[in-house]
Amino acid sequence: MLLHPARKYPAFQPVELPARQWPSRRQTRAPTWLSTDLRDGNQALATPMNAAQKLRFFHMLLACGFKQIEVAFPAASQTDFDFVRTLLADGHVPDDVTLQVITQSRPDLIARTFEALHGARRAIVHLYNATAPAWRRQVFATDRAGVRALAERGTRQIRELAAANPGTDWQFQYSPETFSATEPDFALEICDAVSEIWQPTPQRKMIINLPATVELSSPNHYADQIEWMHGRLARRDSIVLSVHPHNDRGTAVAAAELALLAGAERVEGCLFGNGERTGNVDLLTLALNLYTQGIAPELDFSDIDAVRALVEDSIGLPVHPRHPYAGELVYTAFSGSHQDAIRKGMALQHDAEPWQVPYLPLDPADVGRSYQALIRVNSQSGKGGISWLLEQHYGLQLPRALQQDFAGLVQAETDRAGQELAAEQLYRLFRQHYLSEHGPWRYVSHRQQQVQGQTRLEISLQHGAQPQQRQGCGNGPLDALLAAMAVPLQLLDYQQHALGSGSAARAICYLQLQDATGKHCFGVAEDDNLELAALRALLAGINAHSRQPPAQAA
Ligand SMILES: CC(=O)SCCNC(=O)CCNC(=O)[C@H](O)C(C)(C)COP(=O)(O)OP(=O)(O)OC[C@H]1O[C@@H](n2cnc3c(N)ncnc32)[C@H](O)[C@@H]1OP(=O)(O)O
Ligand SMILES: CC(C)C(=O)C(=O)O
Repeated sequence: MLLHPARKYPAFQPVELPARQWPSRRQTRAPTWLSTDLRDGNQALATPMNAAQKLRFFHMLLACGFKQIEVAFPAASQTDFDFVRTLLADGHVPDDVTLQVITQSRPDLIARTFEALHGARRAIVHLYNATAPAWRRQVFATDRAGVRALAERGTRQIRELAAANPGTDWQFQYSPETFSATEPDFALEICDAVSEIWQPTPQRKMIINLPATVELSSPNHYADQIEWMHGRLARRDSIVLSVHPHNDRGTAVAAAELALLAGAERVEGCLFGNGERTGNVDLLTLALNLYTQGIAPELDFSDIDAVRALVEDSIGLPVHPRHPYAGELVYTAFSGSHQDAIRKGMALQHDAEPWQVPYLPLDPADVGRSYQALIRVNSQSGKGGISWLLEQHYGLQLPRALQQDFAGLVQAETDRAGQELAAEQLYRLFRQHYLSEHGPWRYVSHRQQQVQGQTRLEISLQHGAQPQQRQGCGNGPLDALLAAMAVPLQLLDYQQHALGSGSAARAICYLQLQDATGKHCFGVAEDDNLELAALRALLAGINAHSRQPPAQAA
């Protein structure tokens, strides 16, 4: 790379707009959306979609609620031409949906475009030509007047063909391609020139679409360009002002959002930002950005994973796992403090409004994502996340001290393994350490009776391979068992809850014990019978204590 890149890459020259209004405006409603997945998105693919893929994609776009869809460059290929014919001839286009097609300003291409649209109830014909100096000079080898004449010729031809085909309700769209690299006065001149020919009215508006064909500046400068045009375009009340941002600098979404504040009413883009080079603006992100501001986006992504799967399959490209709203990992926390906050937030949220779960700008359920993947555990995780997984997947509600103890074990295990632990691995680890009666003592049977206000317990046990009988008295069965086992352990905490419900419900008990040196150990047991669960949990705790290394002599 160059040490001093200024000569090779001169800075973008912003338009002068000292009285700009957009910074203090707020978006209050959804723009008109135009999906160009089947045109700009498709033209960027190594293997463009075939007819069946395009049709499946088209129906997915309808299901999402798109009302304007750019379906093809019909003059470019037989596949695209035939696709438009299929949509029209086989009745795939609902009454409230308008097809858009694109063409260069070349007579043969325009004529073929109208052939493709024959019989359409309504259609948008999109004419484009590049207008920026580098394109004028290099692509067209002409000057401003030459490029303006090219646009005017195309517009006139489209006007004539539209007049000759009155059965269709035609809307005309003009894009000064490379708008954002074009001198503002020339962009204005050429847009006014085409609208002068088309003669739109407030009742029959035309669309002026101002693309950032290549994203060249920060979004505020694009917004200035849009507001500059918005305030100066002739016949403004007869024009739908549209934007078409690309993502070369990675700020297409911001550019579109600011452009809407600056006067644009319509946005062209693709789902998940597919499109030339770094892509078109991502319509899904834009829509859900509105949604999370309480604005109905008029697009429906209730099953975002189905949309993602279809797009990935159609374009042969994966959606990034961290893609806003849709990526596999975007509703997942690995780190302890995030997990803790999410778990607490979820516990308080229930059906309450507004949505306030920390770290989650969107309720995953609104886009069809489950709460199961909210938390995943690795060496960055803490007790909150670990307990959440055990609760969500296995119904365990660990007491706080046990959460802390188990988190230490998990930490050691994730550090050792160097990878994530799935819920079932956590559960296995939990059972191994707290639930199993690994250790010398195993419960066999017991009897108990009340004698003078005390519980008297007779218990049959296995100690290794040896049957053993013990007896003890105490304030309750646990106290009696501790006496029977003659161990120097004190019961610090006892908690229980049901697992499952109805006749299949089982009880689970969690015990925390402390020995004479102050060391803690835990025992957990599950049983159909609550009292048995408690006794077996105590034996599990005694076994756990016997597995601990002896305390160091002082
Ligand atoms: C920014 C955008 O996304 S715009 C959309 C771009 N999409 C596509 O290009 C996909 C479909 N395109 C195609 O299939 C082909 O390019 C076709 C069928 C349209 C044209 O193909 P061809 O004529 O064989 O070749 P090619 O694309 O190289 O044409 C370039 C010619 O078109 C001219 N041209 C480019 N854009 C325009 C335009 N908007 N209006 C008029 N002429 C144009 C060029 O100046 C060049 O002319 P020249 O041959 O006299 O130098
Ligand atoms: C033709 C226009 C709208 C385009 O696709 C672009 O500039 O990227």
